[in-house]
Order: sequence, then C-alpha cells, then structure tokens
Amino acid sequence: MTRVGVIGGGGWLGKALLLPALADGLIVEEALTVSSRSGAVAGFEPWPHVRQTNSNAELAANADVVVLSVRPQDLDAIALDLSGKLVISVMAMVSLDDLATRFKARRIIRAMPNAAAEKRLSFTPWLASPDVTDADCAFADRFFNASGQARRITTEAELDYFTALTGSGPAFLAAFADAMISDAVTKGIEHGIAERAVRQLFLGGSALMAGSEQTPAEIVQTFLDYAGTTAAGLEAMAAADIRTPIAHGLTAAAAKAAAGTRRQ
Ligand SMILES: NC(=O)C1=CN([C@@H]2O[C@H](COP(=O)(O)OP(=O)(O)OC[C@H]3O[C@@H](n4cnc5c(N)ncnc54)[C@H](O)[C@@H]3O)[C@@H](O)[C@H]2O)C=CC1
Ligand SMILES: O=C(O)[C@@H]1CCC=N1
Repeated sequence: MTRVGVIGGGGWLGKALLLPALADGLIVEEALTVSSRSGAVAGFEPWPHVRQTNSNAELAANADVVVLSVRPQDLDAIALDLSGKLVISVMAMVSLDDLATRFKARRIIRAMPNAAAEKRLSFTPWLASPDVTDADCAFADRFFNASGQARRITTEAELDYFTALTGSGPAFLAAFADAMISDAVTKGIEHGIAERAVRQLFLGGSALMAGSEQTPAEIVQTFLDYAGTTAAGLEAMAAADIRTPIAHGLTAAAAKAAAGTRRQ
C-alpha cells in the first residue's frame, strides 16, 4: 500500500487530482495524508480516514510519495528532507534541479495537469529525473491517468511549453468564449442567453473535435470547402491574423514558465 502525502492537497488542483484517485481506489484513504494551512479542508468527507494536518513534517513521516501542490510563492516556507522518497511536483516554474536541492531528493517527477482534472479530463504531461524507478513511473502514470490522460515527456523545456499550452489552456478557452459572448451582447443578444449558447457551443464543439477522425485543420478545411457562412467567418478571422495573438499568448505563458523555472 503506497503511502501518499499531498502538500497543499486541499487546494484547487490537489483536490482535483486526489478525488478521482480515491474514487478509483488507486490511493487508499488510510494511506493518504493531505496538508493545508488550516489542517482541515472540505471535500474529503466520503473518505473520513484521510489524514489531515497542517504539519508537513508529519505528512512526510507518513508518506513514501510526497506530492507538492502549493503555489510557487509558498514553496520557500516548506523545508523538508525528502531523501529516499518519490517527490511528485505539479507546480509550475519550479525545476527538477531546484526540487532536488531543496528537498535532498533524487527521485523526482514533474507533471503539469490542468483544471479539467476535476472532470477527469486533464491532459497531463510528466517527466522523471534519472533516478526514478519503473515502479515510480507506473505509479505516476496511474495517478495522473485517473484525472485525465497522462503522457510521459522527456525534457523540462517541453514541460514549460505544456505549462502554457495545456496547463493554462482552460483559461485561454475561457477567454475565447468570453470574447464570443461579448460580441453577441454588442449585437443585442441578452447576456444570459449568449452565455448559455457559448457554454453549449464549447461543450458540443469540443466533443465533436475530440471524437472526430479529422484533424482540427481538416475540420476547418471542411467548413471552408462548404463556402458558406462559416467560411466567411473563418476567412475574416484569418485575414485579421487570428493565429498571431494566440501564438503571442502561448509564447508569453511558456516564457514565464521557463523564466520562473529556477534552474540551477
Ligand atoms: N490550478 C490550476 O489550474 C493548475 C495549477 N498548477 C500548479 O498547482 C499548484 C497549486 O495550485 P492551485 O491548486 O491552483 O492553488 P491553490 O491555492 O488552490 O492550492 C494551494 C494550497 O496549498 C496550501 N498551502 C499553502 N502553503 C502551504 C503549506 N506551507 N503547507 C501546506 N499547504 C499549504 C493552501 O492552503 C492551498 O490550499 C501551483 O504550483 C500551480 O502552479 C498546475 C497546473 C494547473
Ligand atoms: O497559472 C499558473 O501559473 C498555473 C500553472 C498552469 C496553470 N495554472
């Protein structure tokens, strides 16, 4: 029975990752410790044997695997010797080297889930330091597959890019949706109806795209070939260079991930 401790496990992402893993029995409640500033967080009521604490030392003493899920600015307050343990970090902007130095750890996995983990729909790339064992990798892969699709990658540069592409991605989709809602409202559509319409559009359009045998580029081409209203919209968006601001946004987010990653 793998004993798991999640520092910041009561936070947004920590809980989104843990609830599916508990529900699937991948983590056994008696073997899980979560820490938070208060020492007691809501959300784990179906699993009353989950240990809750505000002591990260107590958490570490009860864990073979320690998951770090605090905001980067809160990391300096956490001083622990995690040598001999598997350390899994879901934190943006904190490198493998930095984690190894801070926590005296040799077996480290960095992963980048996203907020859709709470719907079990995250895309979660992860990478391992050289000393990580096959059993460690198998555990991480199972853990992250419980909340979506996990995929092993090989470089920290890729992880920084994925931090922008899929880690931050849900916010970018929300920004696109908000722009559509705003346009609808300026055209006289009542806000509530516009919002309902755009939420349903993103759900339906995403499901179509996820299940389609066509690539997104082929879907676009299919609509262009139709030469109707959609083509008129797509051509106007292309003429206004829609790809450039999207690329700028991804580049800025990835640059922040890379710059903040305090490589030593
Ligand atoms: N929220 C998201 O969509 C994503 C977040 N991340 C990463 O996940 C990490 C956590 O982010 P969120 O869950 O969104 O933040 P959050 O603020 O919801 O959760 C962080 C939790 O850590 C707790 N905490 C702070 N200091 C602590 C300490 N010393 N000991 C124990 N617990 C402590 C807080 O009380 C809070 O519950 C961040 O490093 C972020 O980069 C990565 C991908 C997506
Ligand atoms: O915004 C952030 O810094 C974190 C990392 C990716 C998503 N949320």
